[in-house]
Amino acid sequence: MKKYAIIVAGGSGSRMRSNLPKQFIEIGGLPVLMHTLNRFKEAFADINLILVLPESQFDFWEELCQKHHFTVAHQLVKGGNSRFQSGKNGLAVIETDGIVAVHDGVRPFVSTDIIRESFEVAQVKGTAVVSVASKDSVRVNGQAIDRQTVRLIQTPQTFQASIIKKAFETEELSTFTDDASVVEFAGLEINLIEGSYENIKITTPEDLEWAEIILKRNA
Ligand SMILES: Nc1ccn([C@@H]2O[C@H](COP(=O)(O)OP(=O)(O)OP(=O)(O)O)[C@@H](O)[C@H]2O)c(=O)n1
Ligand SMILES: C[C@](O)(CO)[C@H](O)COP(=O)(O)O
Repeated sequence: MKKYAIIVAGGSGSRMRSNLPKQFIEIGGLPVLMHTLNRFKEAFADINLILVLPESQFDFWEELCQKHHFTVAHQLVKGGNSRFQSGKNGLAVIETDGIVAVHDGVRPFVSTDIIRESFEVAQVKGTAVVSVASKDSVRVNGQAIDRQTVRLIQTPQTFQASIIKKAFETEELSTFTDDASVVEFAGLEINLIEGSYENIKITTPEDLEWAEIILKRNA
């Protein structure tokens, strides 16, 4: 089985309000993106890594790789105007069949166990999407709902290649917030697997402080 991970890092990171794009900010002395790529390489030595970045950042990324002596092999693909378009660009370079994980470049603390489980479940069931329970109470439009019914969705979101490639042939909809929503729209069942509260998405400035804490805890 051929294994792919599309690491999407083509966004603008507006909520981080940082001049340096958030995927390049160092945690523990290493850019966020390198931590993320390392996790997938540790999970599977033979994985094919596809990194989606804005084309304008390609040269800077190459400089960073040299500076940090980062030698994990990966294919660079240019990002799109939305997460959907970035994912689609990544999928376009996958020609053969296999299993494809799509993962946010800014979730550097995904565990190798979770990555491996997502591939195993996707191989058997077609889809595997990482999620956690809500620790907080939840209201929708002001109305309290049973939080047992709520799952907070993370990445990786992992699929048989044929399933996700076909699903992404659709026109983009505003309801596509992640890859699971695209695949579900194509009529497939989404299998949720257990994620981790450590698998944070670095989105706003305080997430960088949490990131340093998580890194130290795992050292
Ligand atoms: N056009 C886009 C938009 C988002 N992403 C990626 O999707 C992941 C999750 O998105 P988010 O954290 O929201 O990143 P941004 O869209 O960059 O952030 P913001 O919404 O704050 O601008 C990120 O790794 C981001 O780079 C992408 O590859 N291409
Ligand atoms: C894919 C995702 O990380 C799952 O939680 C999330 O939907 C990304 O959303 P964002 O608005 O691009 O941060």
